[in-house]
Amino acid sequence: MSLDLKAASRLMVALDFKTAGDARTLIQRLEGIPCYMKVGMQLYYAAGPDFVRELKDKGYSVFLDLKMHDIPNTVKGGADSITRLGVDMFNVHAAGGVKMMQAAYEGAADAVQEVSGLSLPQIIAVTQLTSTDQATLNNEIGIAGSVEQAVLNYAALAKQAGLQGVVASPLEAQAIKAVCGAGFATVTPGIRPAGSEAGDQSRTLTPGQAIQQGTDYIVVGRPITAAADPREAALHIIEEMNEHV
Ligand SMILES: O=C(O)c1cc(=O)[nH]c(=O)n1[C@@H]1O[C@H](COP(=O)(O)O)[C@@H](O)[C@H]1O
Repeated sequence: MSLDLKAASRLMVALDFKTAGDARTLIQRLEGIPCYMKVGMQLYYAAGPDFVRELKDKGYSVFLDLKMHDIPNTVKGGADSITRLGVDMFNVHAAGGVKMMQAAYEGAADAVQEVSGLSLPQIIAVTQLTSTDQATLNNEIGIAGSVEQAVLNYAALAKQAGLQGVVASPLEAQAIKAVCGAGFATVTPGIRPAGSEAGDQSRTLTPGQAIQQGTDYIVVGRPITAAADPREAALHIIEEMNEHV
């Protein structure tokens, strides 16, 4: 197994666990791998801000994935509180609209102004969830047109609001860069190494394919967290990414 970790900083491991203890066990297994850590709803609602601070104290870059979607004033307050935790990235739903996304930026900026030593986190917008397929988009959610077009519409709104990037599937990464610019970040879940189960994900690519599509970060949960040997699974993914960076 190669220990070349050059692509590791572009791997975000989704810590979707019930308890801080379970997450710590995984983190121990990944010791020495300089990946990003993503804290989502399950772990945050269970372990809260203390666990986020613990990850920062351990030196990890942290993506707090709480997908805020509310009226602008509420999102502004949420963004202020999230920014005070010192996270490196957080997200909101693009479907909340431009004013809501601008409010997220304002909340983060307020926190940075009030607390010395804080830096502005990257704020990104969720476009169409990677579990959504074409039929669900058109027939259930009621948005006409292709999934890619819906993703690009949301990405354009996020850019207009001044956000730094979007969450989308790696299948749309190239088109997002073409529309919003190379510097507009793409964070892509829906990653499935060859032979692994898609589960509830609909729009998927392998880690290598995703990097080839020009994505900035890949988000990987179960292919690592549910693997018999999570460390080996993570190193395999990084090795596959390395071939294309
Ligand atoms: O915002 C996200 O991170 C996200 C957006 C999206 O469209 N799809 C998506 O899967 N995610 C998150 O990415 C992770 C994917 O996990 P796995 O499907 O287990 O690899 C989960 O933590 C999801 O909450």
